[in-house]
Amino acid sequence: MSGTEQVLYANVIVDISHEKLDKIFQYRVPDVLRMQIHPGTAVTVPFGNGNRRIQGYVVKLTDRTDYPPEKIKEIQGVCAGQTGVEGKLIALAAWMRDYYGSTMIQALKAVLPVKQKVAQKEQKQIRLLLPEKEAREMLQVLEKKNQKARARLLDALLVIAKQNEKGMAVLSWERAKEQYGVTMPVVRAMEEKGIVKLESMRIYREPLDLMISRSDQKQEEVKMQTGRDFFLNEEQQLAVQTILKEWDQKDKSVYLLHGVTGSGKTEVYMELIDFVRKQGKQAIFLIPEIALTYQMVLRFYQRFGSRVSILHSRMSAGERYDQYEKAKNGEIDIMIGPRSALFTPFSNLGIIIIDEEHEESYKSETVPRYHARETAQRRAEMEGAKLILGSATPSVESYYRAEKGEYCLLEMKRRANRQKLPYVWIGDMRNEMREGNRSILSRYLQEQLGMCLERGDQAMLFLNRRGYAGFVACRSCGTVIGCPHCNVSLSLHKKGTAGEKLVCHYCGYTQPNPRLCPSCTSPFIGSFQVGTQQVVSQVQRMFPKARILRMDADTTRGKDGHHKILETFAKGGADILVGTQMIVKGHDFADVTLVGALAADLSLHMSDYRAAERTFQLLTQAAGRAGRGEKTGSVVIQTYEPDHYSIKAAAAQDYQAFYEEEILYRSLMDYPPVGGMLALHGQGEDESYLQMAMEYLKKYLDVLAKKTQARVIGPADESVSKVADIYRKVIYVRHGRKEVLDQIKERTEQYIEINRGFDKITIQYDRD
Ligand SMILES: Nc1ncnc2c1ncn2[C@@H]1O[C@H](COP(=O)(O)OP(=O)(O)OP(=O)(O)O)[C@@H](O)[C@H]1O
Ligand SMILES: [Zn+2]
Ligand SMILES: [Zn+2]
Repeated sequence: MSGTEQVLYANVIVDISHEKLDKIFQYRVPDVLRMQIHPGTAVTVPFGNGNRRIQGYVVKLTDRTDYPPEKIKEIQGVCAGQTGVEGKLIALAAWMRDYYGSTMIQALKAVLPVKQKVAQKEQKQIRLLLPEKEAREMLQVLEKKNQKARARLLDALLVIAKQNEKGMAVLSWERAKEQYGVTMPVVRAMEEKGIVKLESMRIYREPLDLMISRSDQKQEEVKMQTGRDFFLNEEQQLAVQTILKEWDQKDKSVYLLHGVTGSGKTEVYMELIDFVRKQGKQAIFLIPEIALTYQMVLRFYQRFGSRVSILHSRMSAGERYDQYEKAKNGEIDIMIGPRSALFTPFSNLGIIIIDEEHEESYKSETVPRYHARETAQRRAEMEGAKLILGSATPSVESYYRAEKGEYCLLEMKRRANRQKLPYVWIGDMRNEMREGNRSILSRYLQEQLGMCLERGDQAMLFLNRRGYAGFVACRSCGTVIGCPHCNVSLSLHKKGTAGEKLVCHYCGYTQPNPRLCPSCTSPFIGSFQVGTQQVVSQVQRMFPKARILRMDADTTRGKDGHHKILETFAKGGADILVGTQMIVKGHDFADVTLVGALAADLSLHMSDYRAAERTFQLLTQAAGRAGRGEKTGSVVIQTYEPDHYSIKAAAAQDYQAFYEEEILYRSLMDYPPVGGMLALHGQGEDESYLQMAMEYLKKYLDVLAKKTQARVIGPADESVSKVADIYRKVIYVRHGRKEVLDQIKERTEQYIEINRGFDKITIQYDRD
């Protein structure tokens, strides 16, 4: 240690309810308070010219300051007993504000649940305070005095005490009123004498009830089940033990659990959660909304009983608030839910698990545009908790970090029950076309489907509609018209009478829509338009007796439309399930032995650098639905690009092969995760003004880029270029090092702030 102690400063946010004070102030940390002050600590600080004492929260500690040190005031004290979970969440919000770019209020709204008056459903109850013997004596007194109502109430309470195992005597006010004719003055009078106490009790809505509206058969299903009927296999045990062995190692805080589909990751999660619970700590389990099924939640209920709660988007704000309250009051210790469950106010968080960590739904679409993975990592760090990321198809981002040693990698290569991974066949649709088959199903898939139905098994047909942004492809040779500069496909834009043109959403490049294929001159070139409806009717025509269910955005409206379809299928109520990507995620149907992925390559042509990754993930996950029960499954992947690495790797279920190709492409192009990417989204009412402002911005960025060798591209129209009469344009900046982008972002923010010309438009930042 060096002789001179460094001065420590705290960044403090002083008022969380005023938009005007959306600013962070620096204070000096006095030596005597050093040990007590952490991110999240509530402190009192002098504020303003009068040095008024106000309360604030520490959001960060630092040894650097941009102000003259002699001008910085000191923290006066720590607010005792207030350093709870709220402070930590506020500190997390402050980090989100800085990192993702939003106001403090926006960040706080994402992090702290809004109080909901409607949720405060209260019930009154009457509790007996006297011990039994005294109560009996009192009863005699009351009877003697002929105070009938009081006697009736006391008598009822004594009966209840007798029936209750612990001798507790509590009667709801409703019942006292209706059944025993007790009035409020009677209760008040008895309360004054110290005989009873009138209490308010919060009534929480039960999360499992909220999950589905029907409650048949549920009661018996939810019976606690202490053990399971199998042991963890070797791979599962190894994963659990590795994490537990390193539990106290601070440098090992994030794990990536890469386990093939059906490898039993959920059991690993539950084992870890069990460990955390036994330590008196709590767990947050994030899963994508779509995989948040009744079956999944049931597994947790069976293991952990009512210590579990859930959050999901179909709950009302009040219902969600109830669940947060339960967490804060220590009534539960496991929260299951999508992205927003990350902010559950547990006071002693031990673990955060993110299942299907590659899912896009973990990224918020509204400001602050946070990613649950990064934010979870931050929260885990702040609270000394572990973070587990699980997937059969990890995001390239996470795998890259694991490779660099930032995350610890754990692998499970076999299916839990020793079932074989399914056999995969790639159907080349160019061939089908050449040989005169114009139907949606290849001949091989038709044959397989027929056999599957004959066996009495079930099949899933998955229509990949991801990124159906109207790219243009040749049906004869498979060529897709791409941008010559960005290595992504061009999107078709219909611009009134001006005719059609193809546009790049990264750099703004345009060209006319060709009538003949540029590589084989076939006239069969155009954009794709196939819907699930069409698939259903074609398949029905081929197999008139098959019972077909359709699952897509149209058929899953309503409170539990999604759940109903899955349940019908699970119970054998249909032979074929046809659907969009929503049928792919995490479902476990034992009788499904055939999965067909139609138009597998549609998602390859999203105008997005992640197109190949999404395609690989969707196909691998879809294939993973086949043959999960006793019977081995088979999969047919139909494509116009059978040679594309993401399709070949998905067919071979070879993550490694995919990753190696993909990371090469990313590093050649400086795309994340090798490089960083910063998007500047501009919005304005006047299109030409917006264009001009964005061009100014681009010029400024070009100057910065010269010094740092960043790549600046755009401005280009966003893929949705106009929403509610507001035009939207975007500029991307890419660089191999993220710190450089941080600096560029900071400089640009300053530039925009001092430059009046930007007042009429809004600029938002987004990362990667
Ligand atoms: N050790 C085990 N022995 C036998 N069966 C197991 C074992 N572990 C898990 N299973 C069963 O294997 C099936 C798959 O497990 P689980 O759903 O946890 O897999 P997963 O890795 O989450 O799969 P996916 O990523 O495809 O959703 C489940 O039916 C589960 O009950
Ligand atoms: Zn062609
Ligand atoms: Zn381009």
